[in-house]
Amino acid sequence: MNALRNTIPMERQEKVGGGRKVQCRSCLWEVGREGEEGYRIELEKVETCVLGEFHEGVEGFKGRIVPYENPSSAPPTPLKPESKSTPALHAAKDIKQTPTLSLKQRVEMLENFIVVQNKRLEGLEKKSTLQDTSTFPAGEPTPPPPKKFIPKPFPYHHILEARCEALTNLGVGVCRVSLPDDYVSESLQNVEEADEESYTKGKWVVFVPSVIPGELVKCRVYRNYKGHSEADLLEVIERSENRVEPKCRIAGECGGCQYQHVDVGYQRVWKRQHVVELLTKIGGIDSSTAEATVKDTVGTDEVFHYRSKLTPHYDAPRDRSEIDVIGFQRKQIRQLIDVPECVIATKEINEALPGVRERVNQRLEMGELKKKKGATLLLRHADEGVVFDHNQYVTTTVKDIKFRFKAGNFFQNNPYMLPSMVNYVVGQAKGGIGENGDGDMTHLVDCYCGSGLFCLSASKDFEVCVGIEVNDKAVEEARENAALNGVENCEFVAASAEQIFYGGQVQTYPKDKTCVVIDPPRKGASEEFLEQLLKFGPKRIVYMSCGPDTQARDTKILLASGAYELREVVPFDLFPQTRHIESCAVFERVN
Ligand SMILES: C[S@@+](CC[C@H](N)C(=O)[O-])C[C@H]1O[C@@H](n2cnc3c(N)ncnc32)[C@H](O)[C@@H]1O
Repeated sequence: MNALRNTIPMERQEKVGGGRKVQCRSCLWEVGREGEEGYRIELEKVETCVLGEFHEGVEGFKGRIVPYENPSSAPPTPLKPESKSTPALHAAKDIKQTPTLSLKQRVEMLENFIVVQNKRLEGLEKKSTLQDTSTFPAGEPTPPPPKKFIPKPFPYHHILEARCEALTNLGVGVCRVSLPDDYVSESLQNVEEADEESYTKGKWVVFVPSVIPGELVKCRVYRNYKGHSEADLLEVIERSENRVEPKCRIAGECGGCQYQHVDVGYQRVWKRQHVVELLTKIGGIDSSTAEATVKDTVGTDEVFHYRSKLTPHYDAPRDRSEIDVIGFQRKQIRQLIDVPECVIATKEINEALPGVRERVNQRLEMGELKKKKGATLLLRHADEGVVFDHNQYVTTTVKDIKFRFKAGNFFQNNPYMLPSMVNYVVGQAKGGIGENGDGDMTHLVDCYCGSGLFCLSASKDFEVCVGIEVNDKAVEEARENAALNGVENCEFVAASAEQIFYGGQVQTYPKDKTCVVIDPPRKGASEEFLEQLLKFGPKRIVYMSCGPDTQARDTKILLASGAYELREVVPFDLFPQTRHIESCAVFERVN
């Protein structure tokens, strides 16, 4: 695209050292840094930025970049800047760290945006309406669609204005748009009855990331399905009052965080809403009951720098002499994005990260890494500092109990949230709820117990406790942790959770005085486990889950038995800035 103009709107500025870093929020193209030797940013205010999410109330800027020839087909090298201090140098630096595919996408995106922006700046673009923004500017080529692209209802890269109505539990915006009348009538002749509603005017759903309910956005379609489309966010036209500037410069691209652009209070409102919706849609609970049962999301003030474990990946180096991308999956595509720092990991982990990255390349140079294999690195922050070896023992204290476990093994990784989560689980397990709580549970069964977090934390409130866990190494740790803390009333069994109900000691527990705590992995409890649990029939069940969807599924089974009622559900914000929810459901036997 030779017509590429040499202006691009830049709308994000950050204080960096003594100067301002100016980069595009969407593609992260860094124009440069003010005050850098030999380079001065030429900034000019623009009213809106077609690239970014922030344009209302935040000033947009355009900076100057050097034009280049036919970038979409060019490999990274021709993009080398002509002189040392041009803005293209900064862009090239970014590009160099990005795999080829991403570069193409980036360049393609830049080209398209620049064309749109130029039209806008020249006053050629008409005022936005669904009709006149729904196609690419006349005469400008759109990139060819991917091979399997379904061309209906929208062509590839069709631009839409859409209002966000809700968020999915994956953190993606649910926007609805109207379909043109003639398209609806044509389509209705061909669609199955079940899909009819999707084609009806105003019902077509477009999923758009990084948007907030209430916002009007401009988005670009990249995939159509039978009943919905998926689109990239181009511009926020009407901005939500809950929108905040992400702390991380790759927040829009990295698949790790979904909600950095959302105020944390509002993130928690939506996390609660997701639990309500899952209990309604999957759990089969009517919505007013679910609304009344699910309490407000509990969180702490540590909404950044809270994660005590980080596991960045790198791909197989193959013939490369350097591994330059070490990070996480990108949003939407199966490709890694480089993550030199992570704002949700603890400061100590961030301090250790550059050294870890350097060490990977040293090992590559020394031939210690297999070139055909990628790998996942470990950074675990505990009392010992940041540890990288999976087999090294680390310790951490939750409330007054000390836990020692292997750095690579499972342990809840938000130390700030853990005390109140543990308090809640132990309190519910022991005491029942509110006025109805009798507080007289004496026996505890901790299923999926890991290295003993809930069991040991509850031990002083119960006469006897037993934990069961399939990972025998974790069971060893749980036993050692009992000894470490002088706990004598806890036993740990290495087996699959349902085994705890097959004969043995638990069958002697008084059912009316027994609480079963469940904390399974994301896939939830097995049917066999739930069957045995129902057969055993403890007075109370406290179900902690990192998969509120599977928890809702299991809730349906427990409630369908008629033996239990759901007393309350509390979402915990164990992972602020991400879509992840930890949810605790408390069940009481009916009779
Ligand atoms: C979400 S973790 C909870 C661990 C512990 N409750 C904690 O908070 O530290 C889930 C645990 O379930 C274990 N697990 C997975 N499948 C299991 C099964 N079928 N039976 C027992 N434990 C299982 C995993 O090894 C893991 O330790």
